[in-house]
Amino acid sequence: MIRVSVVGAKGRMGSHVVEAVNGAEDMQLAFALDAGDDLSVITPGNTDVAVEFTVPSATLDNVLALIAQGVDVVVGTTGWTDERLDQIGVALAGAPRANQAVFIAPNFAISAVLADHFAKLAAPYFESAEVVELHHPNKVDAPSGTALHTAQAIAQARRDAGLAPVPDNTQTDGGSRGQVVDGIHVHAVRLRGLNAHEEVLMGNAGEQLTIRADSFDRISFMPGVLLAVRKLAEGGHAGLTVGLDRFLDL
Ligand SMILES: NC(=O)C1=CN([C@@H]2O[C@H](COP(=O)(O)OP(=O)(O)OC[C@H]3O[C@@H](n4cnc5c(N)ncnc54)[C@H](O)[C@@H]3O)[C@@H](O)[C@H]2O)C=CC1
Ligand SMILES: O=C(O)C1=N[C@H](C(=O)O)C[C@H](O)C1
Repeated sequence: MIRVSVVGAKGRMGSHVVEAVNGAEDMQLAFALDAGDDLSVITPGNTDVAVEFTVPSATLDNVLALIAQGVDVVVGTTGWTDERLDQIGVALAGAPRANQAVFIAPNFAISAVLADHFAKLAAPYFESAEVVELHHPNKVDAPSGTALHTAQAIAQARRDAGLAPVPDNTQTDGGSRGQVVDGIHVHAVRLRGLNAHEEVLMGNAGEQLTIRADSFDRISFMPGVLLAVRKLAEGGHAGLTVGLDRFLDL
């Protein structure tokens, strides 16, 4: 049995993870902790993998604490910059257990992971590209971690292909053109009734490609979370891994 502890267990995602772990035949819930609880109870003696779904302002400290306690971590929380990822790399290099692993995924839904992959494939063939993410209004961060990841991937694919910057003759902008991430405009919509959605728009003269992923329910993230837990528990993924595509045969 894989012993799993959940951090952020009372949240929208964490509570689904607790349910998914309890429903998995090869897993057993160790601790279900939330804000104010003492994370130091989570140790390799009781936990094989900790799953962290909290808030962007707390996740770095939580993951660093879990690494220092010798525990492997699957992270779904957003807010990861290159600098923060570097801190995880440094902490893992000095971790107490050999081959310790941290896995971070901007999105665990297969639809979103494939949308991101298709966007990377398509990016070199289009002059224009923009990303629109649409979420429930309780979300605290904008743009979404997934949209940031997608925009960065598109930008990298365009650079690799030697494309010029996206065409844009905007002369005045009060903010309507969105956040520019690595040269790619990213727009965030917050609307009651939505859950998690992303649209990648790409255009050439006379044509458009739209790639869209919709997570209508948080259960869509659970197979990806359980896959990541199993991958870390089986070993062979020491260090920091980012993105569920790394565990899929894409
Ligand atoms: N990677 C993915 O596939 C997905 C990622 N997310 C991300 O996961 C994160 C959580 O999202 P939700 O569950 O919707 O948020 P939420 O606000 O419903 O839940 C967060 C939980 O973390 C707890 N918390 C806050 N600070 C804490 C701390 N220091 N230690 C332990 N627990 C703490 C809160 O009390 C709350 O129960 C967000 O960053 C969101 O963007 C959400 C959906 C899918
Ligand atoms: O807060 C959410 O809900 C989600 N957060 C993640 C993100 O910011 O990309 C993943 C998904 O979009 C749902």
